[in-house]
Amino acid sequence: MPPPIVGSKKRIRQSADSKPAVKRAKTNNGHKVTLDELGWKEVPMPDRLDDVEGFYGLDEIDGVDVEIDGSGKVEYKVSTLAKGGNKKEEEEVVDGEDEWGGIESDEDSGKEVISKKAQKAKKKEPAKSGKQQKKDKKLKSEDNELGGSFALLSDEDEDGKIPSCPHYPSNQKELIICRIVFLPAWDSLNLSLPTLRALSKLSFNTPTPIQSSAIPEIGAGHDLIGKASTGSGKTLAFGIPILEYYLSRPCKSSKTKEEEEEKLPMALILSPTRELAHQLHAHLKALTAYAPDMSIVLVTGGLSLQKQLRKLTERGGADVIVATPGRLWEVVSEGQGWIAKLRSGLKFLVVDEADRLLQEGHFKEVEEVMNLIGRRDAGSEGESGSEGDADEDEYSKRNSVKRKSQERAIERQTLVFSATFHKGLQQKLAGRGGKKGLGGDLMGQRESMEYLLKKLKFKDKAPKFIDANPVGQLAERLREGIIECGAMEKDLYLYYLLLRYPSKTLIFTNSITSVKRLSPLLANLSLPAHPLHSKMIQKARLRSLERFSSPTSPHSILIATDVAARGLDIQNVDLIIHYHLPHTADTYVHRSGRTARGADARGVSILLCSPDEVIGVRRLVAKVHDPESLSTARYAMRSFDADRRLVTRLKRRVELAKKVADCQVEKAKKGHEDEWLRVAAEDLGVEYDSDGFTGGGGGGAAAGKRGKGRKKRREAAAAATKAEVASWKAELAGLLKEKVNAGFSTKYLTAGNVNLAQALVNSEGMSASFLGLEERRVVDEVGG
Ligand SMILES: Nc1ncnc2c1ncn2[C@@H]1O[C@H](COP(=O)(O)OP(=O)(O)OP(=O)(O)O)[C@@H](O)[C@H]1O
Repeated sequence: MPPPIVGSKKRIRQSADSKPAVKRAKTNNGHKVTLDELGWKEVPMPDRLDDVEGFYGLDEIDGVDVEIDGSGKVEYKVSTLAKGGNKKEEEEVVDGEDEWGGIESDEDSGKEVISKKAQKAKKKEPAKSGKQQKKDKKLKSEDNELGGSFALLSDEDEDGKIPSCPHYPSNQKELIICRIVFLPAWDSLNLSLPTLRALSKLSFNTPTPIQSSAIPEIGAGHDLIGKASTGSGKTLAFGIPILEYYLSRPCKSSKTKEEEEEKLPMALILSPTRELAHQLHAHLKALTAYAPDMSIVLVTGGLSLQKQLRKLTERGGADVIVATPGRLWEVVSEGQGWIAKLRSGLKFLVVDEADRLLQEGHFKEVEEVMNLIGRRDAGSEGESGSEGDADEDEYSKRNSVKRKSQERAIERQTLVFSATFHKGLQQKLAGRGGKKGLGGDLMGQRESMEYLLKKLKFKDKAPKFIDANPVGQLAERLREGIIECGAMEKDLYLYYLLLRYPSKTLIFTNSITSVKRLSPLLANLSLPAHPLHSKMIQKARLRSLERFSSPTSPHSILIATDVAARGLDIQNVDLIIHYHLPHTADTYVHRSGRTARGADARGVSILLCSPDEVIGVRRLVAKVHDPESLSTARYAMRSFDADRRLVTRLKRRVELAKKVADCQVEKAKKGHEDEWLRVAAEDLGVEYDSDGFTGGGGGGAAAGKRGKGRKKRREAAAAATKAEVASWKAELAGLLKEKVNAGFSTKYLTAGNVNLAQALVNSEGMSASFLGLEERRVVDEVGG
């Protein structure tokens, strides 16, 4: 007879909340006993466990502490009353202590204590063998590594050995405990142990809505289009089914040598930017921490191609490839049978940030990659072009993959995810171009489906469409504001915001030129900002991101083009500043989505709006915020009235910093600028070479004037003498040493944090000048 399963169906509570329960249990004058001496009670079985192999019952016990000392020795401590059933403890449970107390560090004794509710597991046999008792004692705490949830779990299999197979196939006991005790919210998704362990380690106790909806559909083999707001966990919505599929395959140890040679990539994940690809890679690595044999390889530009090719073949080959389309194209162009491998092996093709990947410059590369890998439908050989065939033949000869893979006849699922689906996309791909500015609407469900069905080679006639946030794409706890200012005042207002509301801030501009200009400007104002744009070398890009993301720099600033708008998941970003009005509504959504990510996170997005951007801003408000939903008082974009007295006091600082920065930039350019701008404009698509964005159809003349102004400034900067620059620097240094009185007796701009979200909600003072309308009216006028 198989050994019985032990566990409990009670809900758990995180250890942070559990101190009182643990403390009380410890003061119960408990005494140490063996497991069999405890007063176990049988628990009626839920129906859902009927079909679990080897499982036939649960017992539970209250009023027991488990203590584990440093050497892993386990002791059970029980109050006298708890032995054989404990009425008093049960009453306490009813009074609100009905959840597990988790593991607490017992500071006095140096031991870990699992509270009474944690230890409810026991074998059903009346007496245990010595071996079994020994095994029970081996239950060890993984508190340090796994955040406390897996105290009852061990790495041993039923024979007390560490399983050689990373999939832990025989460890049903742990699996059941994981599912119903530690991560009950994930239970219905039927996940395997390594996945659950990773989720616990990440403290992801509950699936997000897109995860709950998408995982079963993907697991059932469907193609899927998933739309959910920024920061809502889309990566794991496809990452978990990929891991589950991997785990469902036979263990490596059971494969023959010949089969191991054949390892083919089972999933290809396409990302529009290198940074996002790096992040996806890291995210999936964390998810697959308990499937250590799973090889996930990053294939992005900016890093050594040879090194990446080597990684693709290390450890018997890649299981998952996370790639940007351009570098993937380079890889498949290298020969070495990659076309055949992808074509034969891929079970999943994931298109992350789909609307961006299928947009503009990217689509050609994606389309080429898709044509190459073709589609292998069940039972067929898939499509083949002449190039691919030649490649496949060569590869097949070497590894006899073709024959085997045909036998396997893998049916590939296509999974498409984004927070937005953009209407202008269709026009662009049809070769008609799109309007500049906010010409691109966000697509509805039907349009998105029609479009994607045309462009992607889905397996299913009707892929599943899941829209986890049908009302909006923006995170629920995002607060949005607009500051109206003159085009030439943007630097001033930017400085005001950064100084007044010190926080982790991401500034978006529409041009590389602006990133290059604003970085020294802010540095001169003692606010060093890390730059990020697509013309930086990859290492510098990653370094900027790393420094900005560092938890030890809570007020760090990143100044970036839209290369950082998509997908980047940086913890604790508080504030997004749109220095320029974004070109499209979906870019606004994605930029703003770099804050307020995750379940409880909050964040603020502020758009600096110059008079020539007003039309564009009005369009944006109408597109991003459904007028219907605004009538239900949902917070939308609000005119934010900066304290203009303070702004005025900061003016001289910004003037000086600008002059010095202009000289620095001019010096750095050394006459190469024209060529550089031409190349950048050609290469970058959205990253225009314009210092000021002309948004929404207005501003042509204004932009022209600014162009002249800029030219003058540059000429003046080029002509500035060393002595002049030195005197500006000295004056600025003096001003920066002074505190700026905020107009209240105790508040100084250089001191501490002010709650920007609250300031936005309370925004008062001077009314909006040229936007000239309350938020409701803006929407009524444009969208109504
Ligand atoms: N179930 C979960 N519980 C708690 N946090 C989660 C969960 N799933 C994912 N997260 C975290 O939420 C954050 C956002 O996840 P992710 O990057 O996948 O969002 P996204 O929907 O892809 O966002 P975007 O549209 O901006 O790319 C990440 O830090 C991730 O680790």
